[in-house]
Amino acid sequence: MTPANDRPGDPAIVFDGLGQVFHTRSGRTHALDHVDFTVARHQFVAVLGPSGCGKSTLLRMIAGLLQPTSGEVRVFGLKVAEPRDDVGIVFQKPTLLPWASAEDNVVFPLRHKTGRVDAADWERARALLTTVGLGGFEERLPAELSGGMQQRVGIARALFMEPDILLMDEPFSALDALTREEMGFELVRVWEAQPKTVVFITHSISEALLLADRIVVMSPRPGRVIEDLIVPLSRPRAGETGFQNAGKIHELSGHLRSLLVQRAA
Ligand SMILES: Nc1ncnc2c1ncn2[C@@H]1O[C@H](COP(=O)(O)OP(=O)(O)OP(=O)(O)O)[C@@H](O)[C@H]1O
Repeated sequence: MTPANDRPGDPAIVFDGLGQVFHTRSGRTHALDHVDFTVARHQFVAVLGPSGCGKSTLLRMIAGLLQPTSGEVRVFGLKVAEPRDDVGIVFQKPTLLPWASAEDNVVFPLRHKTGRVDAADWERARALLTTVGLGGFEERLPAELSGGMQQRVGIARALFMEPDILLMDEPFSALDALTREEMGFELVRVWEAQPKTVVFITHSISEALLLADRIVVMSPRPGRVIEDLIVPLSRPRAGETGFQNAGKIHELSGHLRSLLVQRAA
């Protein structure tokens, strides 16, 4: 029997009255306040907001790396209490094992979990490295790769475990503009081929509009949802279709910019 939350469109992630207050030696930081929204299964959601509005905090709570001080996050109907195997995460900076090659880094989570990696797994790891533009660099150590290349290894590693939910915290911020755009298209291609729920944190309005089905805009601290926008743009959003979308993209981008500027003022 199909579980109740196993179909596209069913709730994958529910933020229910979520709040986070940090207490430090220098005082109290109210990072998030009453965040309530639901991400549907297989939806690609971008979370957009100014620096310090709690975007990474939100992601860490979905991943089970941090517990909320109020409310809760539910993933596939269950309150998140610890990290889950079906949630993959790509951080802002790559966190690779320095002594392991690119392909060893990609298979590492599987090796760690099951203790074995078979020929088909290696093949899949190499295919993913090729997908992220690292064909030929499989045996390089992280120190022998540029920062952007290391980040791409991190993306391949997260995809390798075929997570149901992929959390990405400004994953392309270290890449140059062109590579960033190419990686965005690759990500959408992978997402279309292997549907998964994606929560993508970004500062960039154009990146959010290029990639996401839906954009959740957050206010400055304490972070609250100030806009929840379904992106009315057809895919693919590059090439000819992208050109046809240009007018709408301009309009939406102006709307999003005004929200961010108003709140910053
Ligand atoms: N572990 C922590 N202890 C204390 N304060 C924290 C901690 N983590 C985050 N904060 C504070 O919570 C607020 C939100 O931080 P967070 O990193 O979630 O913001 P962000 O929107 O991801 O920012 P950026 O876009 O700059 O990465 C910030 O004021 C930050 O200083």
